Amino acid sequence: MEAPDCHYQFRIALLGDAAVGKTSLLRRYVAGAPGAPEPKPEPEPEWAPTVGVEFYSRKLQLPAGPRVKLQLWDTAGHERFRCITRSFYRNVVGVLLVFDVTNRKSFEHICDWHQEVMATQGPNKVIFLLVGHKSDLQSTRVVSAQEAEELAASLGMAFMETSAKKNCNVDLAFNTLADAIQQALEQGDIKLEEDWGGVRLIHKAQVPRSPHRKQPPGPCQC
Ligand SMILES: Nc1nc2c(ncn2[C@@H]2O[C@H](COP(=O)(O)OP(=O)(O)OP(=O)(O)O)[C@@H](O)[C@H]2O)c(=O)[nH]1
Repeated sequence: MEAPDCHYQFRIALLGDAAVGKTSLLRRYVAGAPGAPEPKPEPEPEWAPTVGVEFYSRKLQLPAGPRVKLQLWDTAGHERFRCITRSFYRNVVGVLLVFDVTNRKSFEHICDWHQEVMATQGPNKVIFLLVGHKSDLQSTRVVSAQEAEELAASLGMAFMETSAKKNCNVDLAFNTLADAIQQALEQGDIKLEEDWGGVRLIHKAQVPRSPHRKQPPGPCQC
């Protein structure tokens, strides 16, 4: 659906191992949009793995000025869907690389996920954010914020911890990534291309600009 009140559309994908919480994070973010229906209290949901790729969207007013539509792609973490999900990487401008702070393997696989995207990347830059999810599970945590921060720094991206369960840092994670994409666009590191769906110009009116903001802190702020 077009969004004539938005200046740009940014395509963002969530990648990471199966069951790290990508769908839950995304649904929490979309449910938190202004005007979205109040979520009903629900019993703990059964885990239903994503099949292939599912699509969501949310509009966002960036502090830097423009209003953007985020087209959000929730990808299946399971290996058997990899040939489907891989075909989507080339057309994204932003990626949330998600691991579960209670699952070391999911953290160790982050470099593989990053490599997957880099291997299929076109001429345009992709902006990444490393996300340590399920930060509510402090007693069973096996990955520290410090080692995740070190990994993020070595891969040239920011790091943040989130919890869909406690609604902690969920908006902040998506908004930080969208902000970073906007900055890269403004600085010319990302360019609009006819044959690339990562960023689309929707509304040609003058796009507002404003000074840049500081990088957010990594650990959970809740
Ligand atoms: N404690 C806790 N559990 C969570 C959180 N987010 C998700 N979960 C649980 O983790 C399990 C997997 O969540 P999903 O969102 O389906 O995971 P996914 O990464 O989308 O899985 P795939 O679709 O298979 O790739 C479910 O049982 C969720 O209830 C969280 O913030 N805290």
